[in-house]
Amino acid sequence: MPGGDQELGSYYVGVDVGTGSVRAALVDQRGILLAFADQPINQWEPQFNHHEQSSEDIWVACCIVTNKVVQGIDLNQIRGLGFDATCSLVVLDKQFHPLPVNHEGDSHRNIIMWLDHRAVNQVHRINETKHSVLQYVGGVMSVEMQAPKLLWLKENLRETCWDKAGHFFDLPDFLSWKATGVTARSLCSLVCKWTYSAEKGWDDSFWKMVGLEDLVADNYSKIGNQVLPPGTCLGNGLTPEAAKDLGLPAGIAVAASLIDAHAGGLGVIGADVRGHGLACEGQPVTSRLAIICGTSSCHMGISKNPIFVPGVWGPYFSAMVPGFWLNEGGQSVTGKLIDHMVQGHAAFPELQAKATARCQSIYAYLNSHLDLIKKTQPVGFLTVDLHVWPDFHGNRSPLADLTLKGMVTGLKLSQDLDDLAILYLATVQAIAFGTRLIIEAMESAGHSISTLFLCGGLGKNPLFVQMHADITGMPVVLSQEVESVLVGAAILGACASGDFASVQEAMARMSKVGKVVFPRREDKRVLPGNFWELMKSTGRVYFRVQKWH
Ligand SMILES: Nc1ncnc2c1ncn2[C@@H]1O[C@H](COP(=O)(O)OP(=O)(O)O)[C@@H](O)[C@H]1O
Ligand SMILES: O=C(CO)[C@H](O)[C@H](O)COP(=O)(O)O
Repeated sequence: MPGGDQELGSYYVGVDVGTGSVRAALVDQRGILLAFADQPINQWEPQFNHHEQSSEDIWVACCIVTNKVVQGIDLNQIRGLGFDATCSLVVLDKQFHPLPVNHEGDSHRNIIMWLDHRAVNQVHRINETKHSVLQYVGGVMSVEMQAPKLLWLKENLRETCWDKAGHFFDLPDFLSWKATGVTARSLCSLVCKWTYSAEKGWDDSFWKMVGLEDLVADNYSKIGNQVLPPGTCLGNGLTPEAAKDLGLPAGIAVAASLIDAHAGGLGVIGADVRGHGLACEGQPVTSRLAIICGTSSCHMGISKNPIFVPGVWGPYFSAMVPGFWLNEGGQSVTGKLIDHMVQGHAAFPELQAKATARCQSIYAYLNSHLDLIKKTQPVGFLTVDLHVWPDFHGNRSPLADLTLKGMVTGLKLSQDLDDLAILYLATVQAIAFGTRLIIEAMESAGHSISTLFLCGGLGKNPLFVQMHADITGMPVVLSQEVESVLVGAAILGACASGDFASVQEAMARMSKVGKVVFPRREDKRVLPGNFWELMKSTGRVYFRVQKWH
């Protein structure tokens, strides 16, 4: 059990594979990051809505970052390794070699990424079945889940991919297999993205009904017939071959992994909040919502009993915190949308030049520019006439409509840096309103949320965090460690090592409150908060913009 000087010398390595980069950290038993490294990863978009990656590239990036974070330390102190990753689909043949997921036959590109929307037709047919498993994904399966992608491969790449495939992995499970040689899947991946039930296992009738009966015929060996709770120690630990690649000792404990958003949830949701004046103090952990904001945003709320929220994924049993049900709301593009809006604007080169001259990130520059142009007004005042509808890549939650598109109203002919800054602000606000809609949907179904715990790359943006507080009216807790997703991955490694008795115990010990951002009530007057009103009518979604004085 932890405690005392000797245990403080025990370290865990967490590896987080996001959409744009791989990160690793060396973490101690208090959840403090002692070393951090990151490495960008390749993405291909061979045609619109097709997004691909390479499992070999990703493994190489994992090796680069792990080797870096353990430089100069006594390797005997490393007790465990945990992986988390995006829920992308990795395809390998029967000998575990990559298979192409594209018409070009490029087997290096063997991953259909989570944000790939190629399987629109397939997901539509799956949803038409109205099969009972759909109740556990918010009522509507997302094109970002694995069943429609598998069906697409079967229908479009039968000879080059489907017939040759031996293993379809969720990316987090691919990584734990690569490290240990164990093909067991994490309960997290299978429950959240593959329709597996923690209580009932696979439902043969679903796979038969959607035309993927061949997966049932061989007892699910290609998609997983051994399922383990996240944090379970796999096989004999790290294999000698993987140990050499990663620069870590052979035989250390390697955990069954988590999807990245879920690792972020573990990294933040269990923190001791005493003394911060938060409504969730002394309340059940179910009053907390973890929001993991990177390329996308994921809204992770837990409950003791299953809660069915239309348009919000889940309820998933034990998929994040053991023994709790999870609902997962989401916005498919948030960081990616902000980058898209800013980088596509005519004033972007000027922004880049000015930010570089000041040695600032473009977002730090934009935030200070907004402070300049707002003068004495609250910043929300700047977007009274400019509105963004943020569903540029469809709406994941709560509308669960992949056909929705983005929109901007209130554009003028000018395209200077002020316009760029205001468009950026309106985009951030629109994303925060999306979060509010998700929270409202969760609360009307039975959740009772008082406090947000935010992490991910967008947690580094003070404007993004403040807008989430102002627009939801809830305090936002930021962790002591900015890289909280990596703390979540390290928690897995710590559990696998046996140093903590449970995930809950590791969460309580390793996640810590850093800063709390409270909503600014005085800005409410000028936020476009009450401008937005969603109306669902005859199956189509409209929105109304209302002035509120
Ligand atoms: N220093 C920063 N300031 C503001 N925004 C940032 C900063 N760093 C990253 N971001 C935002 O975070 C997003 C990436 O977050 P990250 O968690 O790294 O993504 P992923 O896990 O999907 O790879 C970017 O799209 C960018 O908008
Ligand atoms: O679907 C998800 C979690 O269930 C995530 O959105 C997906 O994994 C991408 O994550 P990120 O934005 O951190 O790259």
